[in-house]
Amino acid sequence: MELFQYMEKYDYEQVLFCQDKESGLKAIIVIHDTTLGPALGGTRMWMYNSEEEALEDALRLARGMTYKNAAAGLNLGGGKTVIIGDPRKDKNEAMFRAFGRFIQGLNGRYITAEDVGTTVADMDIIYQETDYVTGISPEFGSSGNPSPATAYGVYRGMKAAAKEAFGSDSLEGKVVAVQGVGNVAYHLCRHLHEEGAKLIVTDINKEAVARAVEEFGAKAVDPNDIYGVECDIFAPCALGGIINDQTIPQLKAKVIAGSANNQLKEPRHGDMIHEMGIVYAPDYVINAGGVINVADELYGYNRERAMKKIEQIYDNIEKVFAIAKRDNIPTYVAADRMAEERIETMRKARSQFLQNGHHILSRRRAR
Ligand SMILES: NC(=O)C1=CN([C@@H]2O[C@H](COP(=O)(O)OP(=O)(O)OC[C@H]3O[C@@H](n4cnc5c(N)ncnc54)[C@H](O)[C@@H]3O)[C@@H](O)[C@H]2O)C=CC1
Ligand SMILES: CC(C)CC(=O)C(=O)O
Repeated sequence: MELFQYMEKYDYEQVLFCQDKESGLKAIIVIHDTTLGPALGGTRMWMYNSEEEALEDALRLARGMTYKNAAAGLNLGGGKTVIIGDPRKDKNEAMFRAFGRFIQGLNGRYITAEDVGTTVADMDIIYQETDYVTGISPEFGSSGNPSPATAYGVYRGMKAAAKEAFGSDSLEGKVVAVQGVGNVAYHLCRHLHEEGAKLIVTDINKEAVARAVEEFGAKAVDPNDIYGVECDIFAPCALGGIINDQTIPQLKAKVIAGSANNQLKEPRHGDMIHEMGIVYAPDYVINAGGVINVADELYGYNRERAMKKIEQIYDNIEKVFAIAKRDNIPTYVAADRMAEERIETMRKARSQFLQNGHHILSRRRAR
């Protein structure tokens, strides 16, 4: 990949490669856009096959956070980190302390949180080195694990998508096929089960599947079979790129609504499902519950306030469908339009010079 060429194409601000030999830290922090505020996005730890693959993931995820935060109405820009390594074997305290110091060095341009492979305990270690971390333990007055909040937002967004596809937002009796029953999807399944939906689940982790079968009466299928099962709604809740040339022809669902980031392998796959009449709830709009929850920590965490904003994911998804209809475009394009419009409006609103206390002039006056 020609990195600068790619950065220019999608207008990335900064890419930081972080290395600490003692702890084994190899991290890539990407700050995509800070027009709306500091970049907030989680840290993913994953066993990438190559550094190129890790960089590509970090770049895509960071840009997704710019759109997610903008569409959710947050005054935050987009960024993300990937740490290269096996989260089950390669973690140590020194690694997250070293990582925290790199974040501190960015002086507030980037704020982190959990993502796949990192936990509240990891965030608590980072917190020992920097304030620029969220999703830390409730003991520190913070919001803790963002997954239940993400799940609730996905549940709300799924109801809005069901209303669009079936004329009613009730999920009672609807068959929902859930790919990956990890942190987010476990809580999503609980909401769906409580409303009377029927669940079909899969995961590469057998224990996760067994828990969903036992607690929610879910039917289990093999990971490769989830795309083609007879269902009303497909909920991708594992990793990205799963809406692609191989999986689209298998789909029987009328709705796609799940938590995974970057569900479309390429934009053209969004066009393909649109042409098939599938109602797609764009990933970064429906899965914003977690970031809305952790972002509330920046004001002094208030769960009630955060949940109120997460409820609105229902309205945000409806807004996307309305733009898609108005402009006769697929929903993924409508979501981008909604986010880009907000960023551009705010860029203009914030264009006048404002003395901010860190400016050279304020220091001169203080002398
Ligand atoms: N945790 C959060 O608050 C948020 C998560 N997301 C996204 O939602 C997705 C899930 O996140 P978490 O639940 O936190 O992660 P997780 O790691 O707890 O769960 C993912 C599950 O997917 C399973 N899985 C992986 N590959 C699979 C495959 N090929 N087939 C079937 N199952 C597979 C894993 O075994 C795991 O149980 C990720 O894409 C993440 O980026 C997005 C926004 C917030
Ligand atoms: C997990 C969230 C707190 C932030 C994030 O990285 C995301 O929404 O993907």
